[in-house]
Amino acid sequence: MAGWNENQLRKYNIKLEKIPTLQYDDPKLDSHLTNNYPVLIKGSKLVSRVLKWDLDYLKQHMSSVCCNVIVSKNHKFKYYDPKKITPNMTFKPISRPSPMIFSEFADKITNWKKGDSRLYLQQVLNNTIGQHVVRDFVMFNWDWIMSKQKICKWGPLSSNLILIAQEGNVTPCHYDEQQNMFASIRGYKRFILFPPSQFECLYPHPVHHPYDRQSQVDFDNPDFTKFPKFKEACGYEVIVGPEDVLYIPMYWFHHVESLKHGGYTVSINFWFKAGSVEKIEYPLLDYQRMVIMRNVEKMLAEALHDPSEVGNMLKTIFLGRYS
Ligand SMILES: C[C@@H](CC(=O)O)C(=O)C(=O)O
Ligand SMILES: [Zn+2]
Repeated sequence: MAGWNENQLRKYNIKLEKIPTLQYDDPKLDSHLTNNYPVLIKGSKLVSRVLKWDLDYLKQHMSSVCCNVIVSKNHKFKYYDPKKITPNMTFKPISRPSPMIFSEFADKITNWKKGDSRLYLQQVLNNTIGQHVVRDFVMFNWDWIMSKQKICKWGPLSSNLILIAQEGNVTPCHYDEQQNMFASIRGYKRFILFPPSQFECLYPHPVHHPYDRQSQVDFDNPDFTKFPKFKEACGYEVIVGPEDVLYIPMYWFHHVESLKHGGYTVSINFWFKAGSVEKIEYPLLDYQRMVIMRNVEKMLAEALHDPSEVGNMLKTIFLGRYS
């Protein structure tokens, strides 16, 4: 009996396929990872030694630690890069950072009432979070995950984020430029992933926009006039439960929700830098085409010294010549 049911999932009108599930020692696993294909991995015991990381335990061992908490007026926590907000830009995000000490965060979500702002703790695991949590951190199954890092020739581990979400919280559709092994400790999260080849259906914001890497499409109320190809998007769905590990390949779009009525969720991600590509092979891989498009946008914004001119120049290049 799974610890969740279908009516805990938010309703979207998106075609959905399933993501394969494999045991951590299945010989087929490595080919999924090395081919940048998502897979749900069971039995790795990657974070089994920290299943005790619930609010009470963490309150006990990091109550006065100041954590990065995001506050949102609705259920969506759309990430933005504050460094990309320019003075003459009117940018009014729905969610914003509101650092607070852990005990305050724990109390707020414990006493949360409908209508209150929602909270999402997203804290980089480093040695500022107290020696207990650091001591637990060393008990992750590092041998296993480092063996995968080696087989896949990923770059170094760049960071672990501890994520504590209220039930129903959503991280809207976006992509990251790093490989991600995402581990669940408590509760259930639903992922909807889209391959880089569906870039045209998901309309990410321009690279120089604060919402860089985030899809412009509001899954709760898609604007099919502005984003007509979203109708063709086909997602890959998976529910990640305690001790599961989901491999999210870099440049794959993902929408993530903590199941409704499922209580708060605790997760840890393992972000690895992309490995160096020895030799570019043709035809290009879909994620490599995204990297090229990002570089074109960056180069044009740089050369024109005005990101708002990038669209016009691309239109001039394209219309009547490549169309
Ligand atoms: C923050 C996380 C999504 C979530 O768990 O809400 C994510 O996007 C990632 O690990 O790349
Ligand atoms: Zn992400």
